[in-house]
Amino acid sequence: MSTSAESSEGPVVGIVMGSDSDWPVMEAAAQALDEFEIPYEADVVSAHRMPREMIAYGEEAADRGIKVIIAGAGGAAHLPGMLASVTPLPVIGVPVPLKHMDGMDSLLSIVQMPAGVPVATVSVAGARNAGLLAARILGVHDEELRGRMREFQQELNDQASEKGKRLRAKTEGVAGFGFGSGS
Ligand SMILES: Nc1c(C(=O)O)ncn1[C@@H]1O[C@H](COP(=O)(O)O)[C@@H](O)[C@H]1O
Repeated sequence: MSTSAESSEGPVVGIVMGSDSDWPVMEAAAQALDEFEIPYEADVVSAHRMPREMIAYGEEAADRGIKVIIAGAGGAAHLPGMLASVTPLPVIGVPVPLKHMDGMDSLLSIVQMPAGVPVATVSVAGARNAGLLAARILGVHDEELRGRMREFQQELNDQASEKGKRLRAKTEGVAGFGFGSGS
């Protein structure tokens, strides 16, 4: 398993996926965690192709110090739900779009969990949000991390305000609310 190079602490987030072909989507979760300096591990764990290893991963993750699992899969995406069934940890599911489908298949496979086995599901290919949600979950018990999340939210706000300014400049004469015009 690979671990974030930036931290000497053990991984606290497990990023797993059904295949290495999911990585181009899933690496956005890793990038978000890097931005918050959260150590993670990343690997392929397929419910369909490696059922025993998948169960072992899910059963052992909490005892190894993992606090949140991000699981991405495409098509018949059973991995996030099966992991959620064997771990007490929060599982965030990422639907991965495949070449011949738009990802609705994996979205529905992941989101339609039976009562009692929750998977927090992000949008199709929404791996960045999965990483950010993991950061928020970890921030519940980490004031410093919560502070960094607030800064991140302020940056988002600044960027959105800039977008408003740019749009108002382009549409001169059209009425706007003027959010962000004071800064
Ligand atoms: N959905 C699953 C599971 C699973 O849920 O256990 N294992 C692999 N897969 C998905 O199969 C797709 C094609 O995989 P390959 O590219 O290896 O053929 C990937 O998107 C993977 O997540």
